[in-house]
Amino acid sequence: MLGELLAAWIGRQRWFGGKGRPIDELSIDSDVELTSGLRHLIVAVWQEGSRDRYQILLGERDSLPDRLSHSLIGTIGDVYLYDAVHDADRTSWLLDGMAHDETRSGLRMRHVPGVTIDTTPRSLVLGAEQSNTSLVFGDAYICKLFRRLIPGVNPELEIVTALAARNAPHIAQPYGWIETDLDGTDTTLAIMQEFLSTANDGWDLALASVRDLYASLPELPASEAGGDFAAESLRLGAATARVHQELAQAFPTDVIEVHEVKRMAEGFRRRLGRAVAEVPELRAYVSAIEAAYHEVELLTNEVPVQRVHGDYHLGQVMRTPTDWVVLDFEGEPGQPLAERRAMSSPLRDVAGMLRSFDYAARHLLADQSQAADLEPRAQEWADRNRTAFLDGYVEGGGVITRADAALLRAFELSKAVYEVVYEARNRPSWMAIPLAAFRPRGI
Ligand SMILES: Nc1ncnc2c1ncn2[C@@H]1O[C@H](COP(=O)(O)OP(=O)(O)O)[C@@H](O)[C@H]1O
Ligand SMILES: O=P(O)(O)O[C@H]1O[C@H](CO)[C@@H](O[C@H]2O[C@H](CO)[C@@H](O)[C@H](O)[C@H]2O)[C@H](O)[C@H]1O
Repeated sequence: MLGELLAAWIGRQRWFGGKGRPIDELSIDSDVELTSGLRHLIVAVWQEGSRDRYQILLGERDSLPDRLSHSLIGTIGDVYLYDAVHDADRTSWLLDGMAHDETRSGLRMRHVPGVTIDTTPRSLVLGAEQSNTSLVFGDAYICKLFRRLIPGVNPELEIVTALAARNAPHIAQPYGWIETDLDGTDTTLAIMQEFLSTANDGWDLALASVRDLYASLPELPASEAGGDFAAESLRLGAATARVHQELAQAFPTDVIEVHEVKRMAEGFRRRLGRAVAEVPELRAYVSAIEAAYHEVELLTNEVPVQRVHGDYHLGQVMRTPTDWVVLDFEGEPGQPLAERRAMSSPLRDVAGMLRSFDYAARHLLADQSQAADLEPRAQEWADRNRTAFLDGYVEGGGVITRADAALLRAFELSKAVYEVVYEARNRPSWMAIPLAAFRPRGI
């Protein structure tokens, strides 16, 4: 009965990864009572022969207040069953659980040693609910509940706890987590971190600057427009370099020997092959992209590798009143955990952020009738901020040599290839943004 209710409900949830395919079966793999009226479920959803697992906080009440009516899953007898992430009366138990290191039938709630968790703030679900659900507790904590579960320790938890233990700057302090065994592996179910209540998202700040530039009349150069962003890009570059240094000290590092560098080009090519098979629009650019990847094969220097962010863009950084903070060290969503934790060149993150400046510059052109006139200004904004970011990165101690140009270019193109697939799947009207990266001028 409960399985049927959940099967009818789960397909409509924003975070459900199997949209568009029928659900053949839903089974309940685990059902743990956390406290009275709050259960933690892990369900397995079968679709066309493949299985995905999701976690659900299931609330139970004899009557459902209006404020929770949107979260109703169904009723069994006289009991209302609902998505309890929306119920602050129930989610407060998560704070208690982490504060007191509670364990319930293999579900382990833990706090970071040395921190004290205030159990009084009440939660709200963050508006931008995407593939995960984030609960913001007062202005103190943000607790991200992973919806689709992948066995293993989440790289975000692994990295922020390691960096926090070193007192590294530019991260949001971790406070606690929830974990369980899945397929015999320690698996992160949720992470709770410091909520940066007075910070702004890098993407929003960058867009405000681009808008300002487009609105400036008479046409001012990007350097003179009111909302120039270059000083921020410079600071962000320096912060990025610092984070890379901290990662290199907290985790093992290695080098890819010259004779192994060819393998990197093979990796770029494999991703391109898969992407072209999925998005035919990429076909026209394959030879240009291949030519850039060939340059990597000609490299005569070894490539230092280490843990990196892996999916670095302006939406992953926040500007507090004093500094930039880097979020979400999870690698690219959808990639296998081993790949997301693998060592890579820090240039991969640098390339990710350079792509993001192109995104910010081009994004506002999409619904502009004078897009063609504004393109040069978009190019100017992107160039200015890309340069500032690279300058900041080097000033901050990051290493980019002349010999790195080919690798940086290949990482940028490879990121754009990933983005084309991401946009084709999620926001088809945005696909023109990454496709522009393959044209000679890049924008
Ligand atoms: N520590 C934090 N403080 C304030 N806001 C945050 C924090 N972490 C995330 N956010 C907000 O939530 C958004 C999504 O967070 P993120 O961790 O990137 O989730 P997702 O993996 O779903 O993209 C961010 O863009 C930011 O606006
Ligand atoms: O933040 P996530 O880890 O979920 O990353 C995914 O979604 C991002 C979009 O939100 C996507 O980023 C792309 O779009 C951004 C603008 O929305 C842009 O700043 C990035 O440069 C661009 O890559 C990211 O690729 C994807 O993994």
